[in-house]
Amino acid sequence: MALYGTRALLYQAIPERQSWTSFRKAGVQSCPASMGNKMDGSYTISPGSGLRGKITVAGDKSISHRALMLGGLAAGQTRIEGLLPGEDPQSTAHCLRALGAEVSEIKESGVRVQGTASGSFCEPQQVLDMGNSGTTMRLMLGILAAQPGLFCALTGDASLRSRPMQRVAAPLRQMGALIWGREGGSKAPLALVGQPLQPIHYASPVASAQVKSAVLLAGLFCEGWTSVTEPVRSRDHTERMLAAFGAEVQVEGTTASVRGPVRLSGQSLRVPGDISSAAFWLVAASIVPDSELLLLNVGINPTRTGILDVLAEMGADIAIEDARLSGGEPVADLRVRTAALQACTIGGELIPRLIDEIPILAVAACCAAGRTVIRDAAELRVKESDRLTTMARELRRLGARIEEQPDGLTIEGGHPLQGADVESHGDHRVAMSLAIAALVAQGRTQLADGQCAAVSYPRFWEELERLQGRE
Ligand SMILES: O=C(O)C1=C[C@@H](OP(=O)(O)O)[C@@H](O)[C@H](O)C1
Ligand SMILES: C=C(OP(=O)(O)O)C(=O)O
Repeated sequence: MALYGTRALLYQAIPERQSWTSFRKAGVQSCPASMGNKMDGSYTISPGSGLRGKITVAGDKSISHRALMLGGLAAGQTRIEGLLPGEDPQSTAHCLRALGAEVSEIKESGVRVQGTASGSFCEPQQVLDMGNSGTTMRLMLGILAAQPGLFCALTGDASLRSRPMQRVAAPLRQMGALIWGREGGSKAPLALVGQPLQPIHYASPVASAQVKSAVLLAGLFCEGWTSVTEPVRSRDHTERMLAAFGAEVQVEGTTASVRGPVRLSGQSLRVPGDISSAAFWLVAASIVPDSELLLLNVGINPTRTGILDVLAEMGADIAIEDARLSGGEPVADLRVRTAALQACTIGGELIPRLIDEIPILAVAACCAAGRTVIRDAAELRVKESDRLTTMARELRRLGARIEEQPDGLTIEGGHPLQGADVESHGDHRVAMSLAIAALVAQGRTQLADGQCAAVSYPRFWEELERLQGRE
């Protein structure tokens, strides 16, 4: 059984610089384009020379949401450095303000949250609009369902209103929550009236950090232990951060538990760079000839590093430098250089550790010699878009040989890509993945609706231009 606390996460001393494979083996793990942005959000991308330079990637989106939420629940002030100023965390901040928490303007340099002290949210005067953010809606459902007497209505954009909420509403109802919504209470708009909840031991049918987190956050307001067992362990940022805010958290195998009721206390936190955002540069520098990038302060939490495992297996040249612990999360600088990639198979227990990186891994696979098979990834169908369909359709427009399977993709790599008109389907990760594919396509690519990158990476386009020396 692991008790989560800073001490338990401390690292052994490690060399200054090593490959991802030797870093992992050492056991430390266990703990030039010209782009026009027209007013309609379309971008023109053409291939250029190698990508070179240093990047401080955007703050981790998952950790940013949790820092804001726990700060909003805690007694006293929480100070957060490096918070992602993307649209999704802005949605979380907007909800917390509507509930009575004071959240200062979101700046990477620092955000202050004056918490309400658990259980004293005020009833929001307006429908809570969660924009495009599944994490906001699912985690806030867990918190709100446990606030006795509080009435709330929750909605979001067309993508969020089409995403399944039953996976979170069902366990919360088992705890005694009253939640209503469209399609038999399974889709937003949702309404709820907070209730005193009972703890449960929930066996989740899906490996989902959002489901796990919603139940654990509701458990903060219950009497006794609330636990969630997953088929495969998902990202553990909630467990780590709850421990940092003073909750009693236990982790054993794929079961995470929290003991309520808890009075959280405000903290000072530093959010690491998002490995899901770094993934675009890891693949870009691998496939664009003559590239070398140094990605600074990237989170390498073991529940998130599936992308590094897969790229290492594909033959990528990625070195881990200056691995350290920052604010309860492992971080490192990642140096990546161009390399010849080989196809691989991606599936099974690896999937939750790289779930958001599959669109960009599909791009890497297009440039790798041989057939890459991605399986066990049907969850991608219920993200901001159906990412299996949108990536297969749009990469095919660029000339990729890619077939969609019920739970994945089959990609015959090594065939040259050609510039074409493509679209993001309003999905930030699809937009950024297509932009990277366009860097190795012959001729110009026109990407429609590329501004949605701001959901998770507001400076993505600016960075791409800078790295290609075309500022
Ligand atoms: O908990 C989180 O912060 C997230 C969990 C994942 O979703 P699931 O829980 O649906 O797998 C991931 O895809 C999402 O981008 C962020
Ligand atoms: C799926 C994602 O986020 P969310 O579920 O929070 O909308 C994502 O960022 O890729």
